[in-house]
Amino acid sequence: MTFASISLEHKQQVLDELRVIKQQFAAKNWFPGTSGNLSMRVGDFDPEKFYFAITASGKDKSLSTPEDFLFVDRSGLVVETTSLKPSAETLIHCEIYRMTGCGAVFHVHTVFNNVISEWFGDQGAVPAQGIELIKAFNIWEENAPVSIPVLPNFAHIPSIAELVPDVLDERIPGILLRGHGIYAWGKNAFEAKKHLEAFEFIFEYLYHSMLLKNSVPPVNADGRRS
Ligand SMILES: CSCCC(=O)C(=O)COP(=O)(O)O
Ligand SMILES: [Zn+2]
Repeated sequence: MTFASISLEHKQQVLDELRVIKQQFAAKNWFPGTSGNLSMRVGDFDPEKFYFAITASGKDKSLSTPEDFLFVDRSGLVVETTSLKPSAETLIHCEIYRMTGCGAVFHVHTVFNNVISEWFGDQGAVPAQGIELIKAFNIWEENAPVSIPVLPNFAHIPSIAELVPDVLDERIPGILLRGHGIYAWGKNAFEAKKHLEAFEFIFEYLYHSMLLKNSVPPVNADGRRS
């Protein structure tokens, strides 16, 4: 499969889907200060040869313009004639596609994912258990414990990308970058969005529950708080 052999109609459908998701995430304020990037694969997956659409680097992602996305190959090289630059973090997307064969990868910076990644950064993973949204990862076992990997946030993106295979857990469709943000993926855009929303719910839950634990005295045997 070459990039040219993928139908224009399919490419346009992917761009339309990405555009809607970008607007939905922008409405949640998930792209502060031009942060974040979104991508979706076009055509079939072959670890040696695949293509995806990705957000252009440094744009205000709350706006919708004709210059928001471009297409790259498995190495992050641009495969169309354009003056746009792909996301500075394209190589992380490439590695996630290569390792998982997924169909979409979404990355956002939020206060909750940043605080939680920092809090658990030294441990290398965020533990979570007893939160219903864990089922969004298709984990249905009762009270299942999960562990969301946290990678260091090197300025040199290839150094982050090369660590991705070491921390991938096939049950957990996401990786945090410490003090930076989350990457979540899925077999298609619907699933990647579902996973991203579940991660963000979990981070917000953990943030509030840790604060509450430290600020409210525990309940005594007589049911009162001392
Ligand atoms: C302004 S945030 C720093 C870059 C970043 O982390 C990000 O997600 C956005 O980079 P891009 O090149 O995709 O615009
Ligand atoms: Zn980022």
